[in-house]
Amino acid sequence: MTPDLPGSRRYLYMLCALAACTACLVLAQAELLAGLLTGSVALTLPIAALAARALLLWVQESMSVRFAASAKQHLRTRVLRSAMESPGAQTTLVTRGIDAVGPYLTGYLPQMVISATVPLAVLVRLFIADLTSALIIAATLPLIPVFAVLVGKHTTRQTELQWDLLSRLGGHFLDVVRGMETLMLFKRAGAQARIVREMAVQHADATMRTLRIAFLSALVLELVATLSIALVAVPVGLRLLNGSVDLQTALLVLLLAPEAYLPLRAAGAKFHAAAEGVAVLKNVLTFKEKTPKAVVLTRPPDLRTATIALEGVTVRYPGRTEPAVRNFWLTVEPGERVALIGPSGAGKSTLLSVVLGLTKPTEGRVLIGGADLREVTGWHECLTWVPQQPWLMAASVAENIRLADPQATDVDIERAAQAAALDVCVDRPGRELSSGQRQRVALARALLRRSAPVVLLDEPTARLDTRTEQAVLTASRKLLAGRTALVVAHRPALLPETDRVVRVG
Ligand SMILES: Nc1ncnc2c1ncn2[C@@H]1O[C@H](COP(=O)(O)OP(=O)(O)OP(=O)(O)O)[C@@H](O)[C@H]1O
Repeated sequence: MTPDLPGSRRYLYMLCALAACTACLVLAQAELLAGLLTGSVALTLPIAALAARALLLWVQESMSVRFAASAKQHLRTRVLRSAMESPGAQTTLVTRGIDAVGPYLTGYLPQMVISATVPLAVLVRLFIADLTSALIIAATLPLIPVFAVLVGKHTTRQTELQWDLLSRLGGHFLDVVRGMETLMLFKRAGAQARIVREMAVQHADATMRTLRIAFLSALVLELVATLSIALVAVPVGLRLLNGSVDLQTALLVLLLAPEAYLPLRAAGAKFHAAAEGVAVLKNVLTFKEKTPKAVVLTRPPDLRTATIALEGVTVRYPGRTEPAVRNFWLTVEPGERVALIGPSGAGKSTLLSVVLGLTKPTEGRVLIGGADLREVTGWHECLTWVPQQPWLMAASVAENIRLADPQATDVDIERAAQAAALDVCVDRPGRELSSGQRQRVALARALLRRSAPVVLLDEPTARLDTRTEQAVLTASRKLLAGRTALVVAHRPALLPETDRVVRVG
């Protein structure tokens, strides 16, 4: 199973060619060793055959390692581009999961190709040399794959369970770490630690079960192979004693018989190391890669004359049955300031995020002067945005404001901070600010971007006392003047600054 991995076809052809060479060398080595022991061949030839086998093995291993590295890179990209609901499970899959594919591609797969070639070549040679031994091997050889398949089916189920447990553990652990502060606040951290411990124990149990099966199966395969070789060796020895077979043939049979069983035994052993990789590959195969459509990107039109239109926009967040926004229509004329109002959770912030291009509508589209937003490049240069929960980097307030305009001077920054009613020293670390102050940092950033013709404001007067609200209103008025704007407003204070009120939800 090499699911449309780049270069997989070539890799398989190369493996087949190498397996054919290995089969020839196995036969040659046995013939030459038998010849050496009967005194008809010089020592150098068997040594040359052994060296050639070692060289083939080296070529195959280095080729496998190279292929596995590029395949893992491809799989990682595929997983990262797919839409997985749990980031924790995605992280486990991208790291530990994809690494487990290595033993499958470098060990099990090449061994399977050798198992399909070498035993066949050995059997054909033995049919020519000694029919009785060939018949015994032909009768006992299928026992190894039969036992391997029986045990393998059980292993596959166990490994899939083990993998499922590991990825659930990874996802849950990440969620717990993210919510640690809240969990500690509600004194639920201990309970979560217990759950994580229980999941880890379940995973450890599943791993031990898989290992137990691996050891048992290795024992069964060894036993079958050893008994089968004994079934060939004992009659050959007796026939050699009574003279019905010559020494050269007897030695050839004794040297070739283990070679017939060895590849299948090795494949059985490698199957267990590769089982986790197979489970991961099956998992990755179910992913739908979000392949971007090839689109011709256009620059945004002149927003002094272009409208912004939301046409039948519906947004469904992953894992949610109810849409956050359903079939929303709105046209914002150039220079128009529209207020979005509605109950909490109606989807106002989601709509701003759709206009920003950060959230893709599940249905419907956003048109900028008639051009689909998905085909517009450089849209963010036309925007200035005050989000509900602004992100501040670990730097001073001044540096955080400067993000909006890297060329801004210290005076510009001071002015923007004052205009946004930000009454803190701009040298203070941004991380120390309250949520109301953070929002005013975002407002200061927006004020600094004087050239952006479109403004998106999300609750700029939330979390403020009356005096600061008045100062922020003045700043917002400055910001909105002469620009197209979408303003999310819970409180009526900002409504007089807008031209039209649209109810959401
Ligand atoms: N990232 C997300 N994943 C899943 N659901 C989300 C996500 N963001 C928002 N939602 C859900 O979408 C719905 C709309 O949320 P949104 O924040 O857009 O509403 P809102 O009108 O801005 O609310 P508020 O006035 O309280 O800020 C809510 O039910 C919310 O739980």
